Amino acid sequence: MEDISLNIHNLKKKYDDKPIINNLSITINFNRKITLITGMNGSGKSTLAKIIAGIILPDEGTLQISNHTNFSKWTKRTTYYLSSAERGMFYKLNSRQNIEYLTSLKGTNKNDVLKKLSNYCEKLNCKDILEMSAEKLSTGQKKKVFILSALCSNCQLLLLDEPTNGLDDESFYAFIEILAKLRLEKKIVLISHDKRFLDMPNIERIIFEKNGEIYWEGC
Ligand SMILES: Nc1ncnc2c1ncn2[C@@H]1O[C@H](COP(=O)(O)OP(=O)(O)OP(=O)(O)O)[C@@H](O)[C@H]1O
Repeated sequence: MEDISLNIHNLKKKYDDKPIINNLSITINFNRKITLITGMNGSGKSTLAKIIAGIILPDEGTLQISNHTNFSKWTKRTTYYLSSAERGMFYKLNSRQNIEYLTSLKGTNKNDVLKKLSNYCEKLNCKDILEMSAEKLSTGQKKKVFILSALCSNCQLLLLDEPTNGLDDESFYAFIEILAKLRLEKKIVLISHDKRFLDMPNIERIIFEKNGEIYWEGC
């Protein structure tokens, strides 16, 4: 695994003249740990994740990944952003076809996806949803389709925004076990209010307060 760090320097973002991220500077040295971003509602966590993923642009500031000169090119190719408000699914296709489509957007080879898919489905106890048409899925089952797409993609950096909303307890702990292994292969940033993540070993925590200011870091 490539040893990289993410350097964010003097980042600023406003919406309608309201500062959301205010001069944020932080370095995330993944070091095979999972980065957990927690904090108040509206403090700017998803905004930061979208900036890292290249979905929105900051007003000011820079983002750099060590050894890569062109951050936006790097992030478009290697970052998978699982949005908390994920809705983009083709309801006439089944779950497997949706997963194949979503991972193809990141250039992941279909055979590589299928190899990983059955293993992750077994762990998340959801083999039965693969051939189900997406319009018949429950909320938690839909969430699993998005989680599976992130897990099966070939992306190096996974930005998982509230990935466990809607998961039952058993699936939550199965997901934690998957992440605990996956952190050795990929860089993982979790954005979550779920306090159960704090019991995970190998977690670095970043807490946001209002206006995107960090008041505590490390765990
Ligand atoms: N497209 C937008 N236009 C205007 N304001 C926005 C937009 N997106 C987010 N905001 C505002 O920016 C602030 C930060 O939103 P963001 O979604 O980053 O917060 P968050 O920390 O992820 O919150 P939560 O914990 O509730 O998910 C909020 O006040 C929100 O209303």
